Amino acid sequence: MQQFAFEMRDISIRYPHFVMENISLSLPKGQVMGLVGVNGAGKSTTIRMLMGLVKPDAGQINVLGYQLPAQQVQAKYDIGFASDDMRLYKSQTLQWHMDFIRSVYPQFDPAYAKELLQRFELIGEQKIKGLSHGQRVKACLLLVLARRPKLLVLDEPTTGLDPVARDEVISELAEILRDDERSVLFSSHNTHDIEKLSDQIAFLDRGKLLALQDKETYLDSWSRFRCQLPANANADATMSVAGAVSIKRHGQLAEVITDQNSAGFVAQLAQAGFQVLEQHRMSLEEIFVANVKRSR
Ligand SMILES: Nc1ncnc2c1ncn2[C@@H]1O[C@H](COP(=O)(O)OP(=O)(O)OP(=O)(O)O)[C@@H](O)[C@H]1O
Repeated sequence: MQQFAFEMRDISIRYPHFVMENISLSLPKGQVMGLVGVNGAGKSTTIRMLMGLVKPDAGQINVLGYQLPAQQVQAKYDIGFASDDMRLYKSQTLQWHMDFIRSVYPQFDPAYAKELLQRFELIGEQKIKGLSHGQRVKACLLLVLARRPKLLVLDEPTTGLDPVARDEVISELAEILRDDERSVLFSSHNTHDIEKLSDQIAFLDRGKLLALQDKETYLDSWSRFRCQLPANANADATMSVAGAVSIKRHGQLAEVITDQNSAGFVAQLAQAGFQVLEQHRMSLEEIFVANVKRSR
């Protein structure tokens, strides 16, 4: 049986000012992958290749057991894709859209659509042009989710939402994803959303995959230490500790970040004369910044 919802192997794509080379990325079935990266990192390009909208120059893509681009049409029946540029017919109601999608996708689940209508506090009879931006995002998600796709791909689903609407959408998504065994690929600049929803983290920067790991292992591997330096530490000396991503010195104190958090790293600190005063777990946002700074 197919073990992955999708598998991209040794993918390369070249644009005049952007290159992605030998990227391999796969999502085990039933898991949620958060795709993180700054503007222009390659998130949408990755998603477009996966949706068969862009053809890579090299490599293989398999989605739900279908080879792309050859079996793209079959694959699309089982993929639900939502992005912030998804268009709905403004003069039609949400119910009209639900009926339309139902006529195209036999697996559309009207009972589930009704449930989502209530959860998202939407009104089927309302015309799209009368919806707020947040309601429109929820309407798009409803239309995609009610098809019960085997793979859900969300490209920046919360872009442009105010913090309250974003929290509502993410909380509902978290509930829905917990209820259901679904494979989801979800891109966002918002690390809080990714941290809340994802099982796996894929970190892209300038077309390179900096990390691909399950979220807990990834978060556990990073740590920030506040340390006291020895009284005789030379103010100008460059400091280095094996496994440190960055060391910032403030007088006799230093802030050390590592991506190799372990007893071994603490021993390395002690050996270098750093006395650990505090150790902090880092948020995905802090890791994101530290990781991007290191790769520059
Ligand atoms: N059709 C294209 N022709 C030329 N360059 C392109 C094309 N599509 C994307 N690019 C380039 O590829 C790079 C990655 O773009 P992509 O849209 O994948 O980034 P992203 O991570 O989704 O960024 P953002 O967060 O801003 O949406 C950018 O430098 C972009 O200019």
